Amino acid sequence: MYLLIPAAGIGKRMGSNRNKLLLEVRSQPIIAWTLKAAAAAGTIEWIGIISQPTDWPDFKAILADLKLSKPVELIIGGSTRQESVYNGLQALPAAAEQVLIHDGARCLVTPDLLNSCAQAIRQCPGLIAAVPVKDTIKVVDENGIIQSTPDRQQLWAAQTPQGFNVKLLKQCHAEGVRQGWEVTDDAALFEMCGIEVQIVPGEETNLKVTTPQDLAIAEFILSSRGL
Ligand SMILES: Nc1ccn([C@@H]2O[C@H](COP(=O)(O)OP(=O)(O)OP(=O)(O)O)[C@@H](O)[C@H]2O)c(=O)n1
Ligand SMILES: C[C@](O)(CO)[C@H](O)COP(=O)(O)O
Repeated sequence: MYLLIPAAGIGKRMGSNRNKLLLEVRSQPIIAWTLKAAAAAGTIEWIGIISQPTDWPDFKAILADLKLSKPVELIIGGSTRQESVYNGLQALPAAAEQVLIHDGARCLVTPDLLNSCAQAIRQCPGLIAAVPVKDTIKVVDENGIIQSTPDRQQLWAAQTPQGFNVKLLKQCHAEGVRQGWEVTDDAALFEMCGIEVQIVPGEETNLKVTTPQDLAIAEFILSSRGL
């Protein structure tokens, strides 16, 4: 299975003056934890790290330390996650029929979840890891007034990995460019193109490290795993 890791962000919500994936938890860069999980997932045979060239010296040093046994390519990221994934798709090996896309910021992903998504994507055109929502969710207007309360039974929090048929995802991304669609995950492009996306059970610990508070949570979870 081919894995694309979007890692080209700037971490605005982290308040960091550098790519948040270079920040350390449990004495290792966030991206290193993500890469270690990918390395330990037996189904992953190739890794593409979508990243800003300004970060490449740091990423190359991390890769040198990790000594991964799988091929790793650095791919130039874009100004949005959507653009970064678009670039990543163009750089996939020609042999890639399916792809997993996993946020570099989701450094607590387990190899088991990567493997289960890699196996499941062989049975469907698109899938995402997701967990049921625990809070009651409100739809709120621009004045902060609640407009509706969706049925919680139908609400899931999307995570990554997200998996796709490569040919279809390339078509959906191209349509997104043509239509000017702006999405925050790749599954949305499938949905907008009318292609079914399957939910795969995610993990409550599969946190996207986004704000400074998330660093402490990631530290705790890694520590609880004895890492
Ligand atoms: N232009 C971008 C923006 C984001 N990402 C990646 O997409 C993942 C999810 O994005 P997010 O958590 O929002 O990261 P940032 O965009 O860096 O955070 P912020 O929105 O706070 O700036 C991250 O691994 C990030 O590196 C990317 O590859 N290219
Ligand atoms: C892809 C994602 O992780 C699914 O929850 C999320 O949409 C990424 O959003 P971000 O704003 O790019 O972090």
